[in-house]
Amino acid sequence: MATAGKDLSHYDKSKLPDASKMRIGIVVSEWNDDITENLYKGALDTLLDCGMHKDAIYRYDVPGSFELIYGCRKMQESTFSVPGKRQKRVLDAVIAIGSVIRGETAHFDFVCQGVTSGIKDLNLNKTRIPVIFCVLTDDTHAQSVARSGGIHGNKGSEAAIAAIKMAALKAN
Ligand SMILES: Nc1c(NC[C@H](O)[C@H](O)[C@H](O)CO)[nH]c(=O)[nH]c1=O
Ligand SMILES: CC(=O)[C@@H](O)COP(=O)(O)O
Repeated sequence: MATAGKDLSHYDKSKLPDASKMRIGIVVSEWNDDITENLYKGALDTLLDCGMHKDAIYRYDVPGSFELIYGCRKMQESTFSVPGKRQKRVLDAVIAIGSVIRGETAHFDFVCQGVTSGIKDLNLNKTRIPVIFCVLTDDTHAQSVARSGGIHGNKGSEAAIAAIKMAALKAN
């Protein structure tokens, strides 16, 4: 099923792992920030709705989607303070948020391929911290709007659910 016909924002909290003690990082690209800020809001609202503590959700900003690779690796390799705990701890999952929209040249293809490959590699490194791919790769701005809180829901919410599930898998 393509995105069309699927609500990216739909989830059933009763079927999710307990997220109340999870720590999740979100790296947000500044390119197309009208889209990426909506994706971030969707992810943040969903994580909070699923019981996460707001102080256990951490954010980095990067210039563009290609820099998501570096920003997510920095998240994987960093420790963060945790509510109610004295020692800092690593994250349970990272979400990479970006919006790539096709222009006149082949640059779209190289950015999309590069960030996809880079994030794939981050899921294979020694940190063993999952990185969720929340990067829209659209032909038009209208497609991006539809997937960041529009008629197809919010991919940020979908990514938050994936992060919770993968964080639980990491803990097993
Ligand atoms: N055209 C888009 C870009 N391009 C910028 C690259 O991501 C990168 O920041 C630059 O090449 C410097 O390394 N980035 C997006 O996220 N979205 C685009 O549509
Ligand atoms: C995804 C891109 O890099 C693209 O938006 C840049 O536009 P252009 O190909 O017209 O330079």
